[in-house]
Amino acid sequence: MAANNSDSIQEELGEGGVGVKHEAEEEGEGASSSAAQATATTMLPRSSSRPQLDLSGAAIHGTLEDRNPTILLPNQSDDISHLALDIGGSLIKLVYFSRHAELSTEDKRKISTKRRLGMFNGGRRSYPILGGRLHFVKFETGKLNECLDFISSKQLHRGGVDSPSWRSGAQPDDIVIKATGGGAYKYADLFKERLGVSLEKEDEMDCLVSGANFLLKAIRHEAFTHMDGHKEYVQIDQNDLFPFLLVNVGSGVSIIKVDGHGKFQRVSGTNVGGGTYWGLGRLMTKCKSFDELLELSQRGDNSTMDMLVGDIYGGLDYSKIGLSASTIASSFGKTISENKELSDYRPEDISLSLLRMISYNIGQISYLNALRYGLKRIFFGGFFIRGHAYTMDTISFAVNFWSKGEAQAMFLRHEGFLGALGAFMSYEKHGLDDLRVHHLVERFPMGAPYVGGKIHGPPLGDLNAKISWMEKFVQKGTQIIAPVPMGVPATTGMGGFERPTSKGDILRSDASAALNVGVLHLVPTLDVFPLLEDPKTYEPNTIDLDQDEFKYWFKVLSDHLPDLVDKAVASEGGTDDATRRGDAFAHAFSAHLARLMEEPAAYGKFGLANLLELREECLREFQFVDAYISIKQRENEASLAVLPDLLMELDTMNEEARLLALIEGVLAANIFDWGSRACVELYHKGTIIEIYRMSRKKMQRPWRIDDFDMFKKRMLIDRKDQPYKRALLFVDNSGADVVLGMLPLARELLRHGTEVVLVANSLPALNDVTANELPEIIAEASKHCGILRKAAEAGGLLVDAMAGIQDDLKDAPESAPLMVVENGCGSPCIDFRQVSSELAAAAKDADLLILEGMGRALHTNLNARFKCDALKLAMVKNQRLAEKLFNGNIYDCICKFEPVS
Ligand SMILES: Nc1ncnc2c1ncn2[C@@H]1O[C@H](COP(=O)(O)OP(=O)(O)O)[C@@H](O)[C@H]1O
Ligand SMILES: CC(C)(COP(=O)(O)O)[C@@H](O)C(=O)NCCC(=O)O
Ligand SMILES: [Mn+2]
Repeated sequence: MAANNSDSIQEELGEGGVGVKHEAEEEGEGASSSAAQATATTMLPRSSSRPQLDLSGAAIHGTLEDRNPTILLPNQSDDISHLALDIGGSLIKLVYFSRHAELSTEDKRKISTKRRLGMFNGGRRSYPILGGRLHFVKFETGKLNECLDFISSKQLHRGGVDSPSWRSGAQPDDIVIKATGGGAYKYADLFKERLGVSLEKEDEMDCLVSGANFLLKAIRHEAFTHMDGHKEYVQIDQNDLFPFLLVNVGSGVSIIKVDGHGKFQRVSGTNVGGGTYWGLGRLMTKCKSFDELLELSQRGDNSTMDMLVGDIYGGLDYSKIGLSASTIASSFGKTISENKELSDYRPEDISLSLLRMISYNIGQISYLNALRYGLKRIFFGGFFIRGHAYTMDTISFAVNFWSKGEAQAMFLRHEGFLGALGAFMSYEKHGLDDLRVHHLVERFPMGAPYVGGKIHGPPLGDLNAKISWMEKFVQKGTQIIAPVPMGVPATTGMGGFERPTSKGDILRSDASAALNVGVLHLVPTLDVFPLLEDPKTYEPNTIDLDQDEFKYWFKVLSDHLPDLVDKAVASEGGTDDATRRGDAFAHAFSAHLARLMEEPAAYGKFGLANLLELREECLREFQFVDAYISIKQRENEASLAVLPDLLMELDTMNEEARLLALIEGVLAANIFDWGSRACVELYHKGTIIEIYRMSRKKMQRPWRIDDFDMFKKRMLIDRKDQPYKRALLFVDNSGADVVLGMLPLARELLRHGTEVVLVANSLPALNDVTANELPEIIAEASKHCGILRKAAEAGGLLVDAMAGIQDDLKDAPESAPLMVVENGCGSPCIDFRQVSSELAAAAKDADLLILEGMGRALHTNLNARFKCDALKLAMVKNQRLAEKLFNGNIYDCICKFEPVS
């Protein structure tokens, strides 16, 4: 039986606890803000309006074995910015790229580490040249002026407001923008007149296909099925994608057989499409907007309009040919036999009947075409779908029913943007060709999608506008938290719905629906972690966030929010501006949570790791650089003060006892986690040193998972003469966790001659230590420890020893090096499908991984398998998680060793 730490920890620090307040709580937050501001990169003037690449000085970034190395163009100006349009009969879709230089500075630590990892590129600044963001925005074609205003205010036609051509006052006369859809012809003159730009027409079918192919290749959770109200994301195997049928349901419908990249044939189409529903619906119901019409349908009953089989057969099924009484025999057929006028029918019923008629018809025609060419998969796009459950259910039902389950209807999250994305891809140098799933990170900011998602509205240019928008939004009401109730699924399997499924009272506003599509961040420096045993089957999240699980985490995160806002505001000096941003952050994050609560799959397949990262991203969006900065600093200082004593104590022990003490130390110090409610409550009851001591004292083996003996055997007995060559230590929290836990463990490995790479976050997340902060901590620790000092010197971490970077490689190092690399994340968890190229390089020679902490070793990666030995160390600081994963208790410890052989 594993020992239970929880009672004893609570007892120790309970009522009769030490009674000394935790430092951070005593003094309140300091006013220091570490807002490291970006230094502007030098930009070159653009010689022509056509996107051009300056190839001079191009260098391959990465090792020679890389199949797709990043090509660095140090002299390329940063405005290979593109705007592409799809001007349809109903909607204008915009896809635009804003270049975003990552604020990565090449400090000495990085230069030195990269040199050691064999990835130094000649002393030149490493340019994340294609880094940027892809935005998706739409407008009604009837409100073309608003679209032109949007483009103009953001200067998208000139490469964005930050573009050099804009600042140098270059005229847009010869600017050419790629456009598809009929409006590219119809409105060409207007674009010239209003913006001075020419539209270069791209074939619509070409664009639809290349847009769909790109999405299916590059976005992990793009396609999904939707049956009986149930949405499920589909993992598309790249090697088994073609052929498929693409059905784009816009104003009209195009049906395209796609055989490969650029290989397709428009095999059919129908003029009964989205325009038909909206047009007829408008005439028959007097609705003012598409959404109003769709919303009406959610309260409709089509049996008042449609002639059902049962109406004809006196309430009976026509079972001989497989038709239930509720099958629609004739859409709107009932209206012929009744002596009624249009005004006698409920608009709700009319809308539903229409929607059902058109969706079903599209599903059926699509199926027939799939049958014609022997295709099993049908992807549906176009804004008629509008992520609307009933529409998708009806189409899926038709496909499934007529194909007897053989063919499958799938929908795309970027449904209506296929054409615009394709037009974007048609730029000669768009930089997206070689992008792969791991280069793209989709983020869901509040401001941007609201601008983009709203069919019209002013652009939110800056943070202030975004905050004002949030404030207004909050005053205006709670549209986006309005739930969309799902009807009970009830299909008969005999050709009809008993009742329309997935209906609800309220249609989610278009603004929030647009939250289904985030901003795509292109980060070419991200890589798949090379030591993942099987990247294809790897799933970072340990627990599936189903509705129930989500409810729990919704509460945890909501409860934590006020405290987080306090800390964030204090970290920015507690000014009025910070308070305003804090409120906006809280509203924005709550709105995300509410959105996910109503539909956990709204943002793609979303796990706890994504949720925790979303919170950090949301803080960054409102410019909170590091909410826990002062807590981290204080805890680092307190821990560094006691480090020498700890090291001395460890050095008195024999090797075996010391290894146990070190692992215990890591587990005990993992208690310093400002993301855990239970732990934060503990901090009120003692200083960090007191809590650390108590936590250590309570370490009782066997732990809930206890592979220590196996690890010890590997370290001290089996292969003592064959120490690990290189260990990657994924560190977690600042303060005691890293200083008194992981550093001493690193020191032990160094003693064995193992190279140690400390892997830390690129960006702050809660109280996690970042890669930028580590060298200073190590330098401080090195003052008291020769082993650390020599290793840090050998690893190029000590600034004093950095004077001759060139020389330090030549000299035979006295010690195995201690290095620091950033992991590419800004989250308490880690997704090994997307890590920094620096980490990927460091991993090449590693034979031991140590993952520490609840975020990296439990919420994510508990079940991950690697190509080298892995040790997962964490204290479980949440009761529910302990029960769910280990049938255990809060404060249980996990020491999971997974040797490869
Ligand atoms: N806000 C909206 N305004 C108008 N139509 C909308 C809206 N949202 C969804 N739609 C539906 O989307 C259809 C247009 O889809 P889209 O893919 O943009 O095609 P197109 O390129 O023909 O404009 C409309 O006919 C209508 O059925
Ligand atoms: C965010 C965290 C994963 C960080 O834990 P760590 O990785 O630092 O051990 C953890 O604090 C957490 O899951 N917190 C929420 C659960 C709770 O408050 O109980
Ligand atoms: Mn942490």
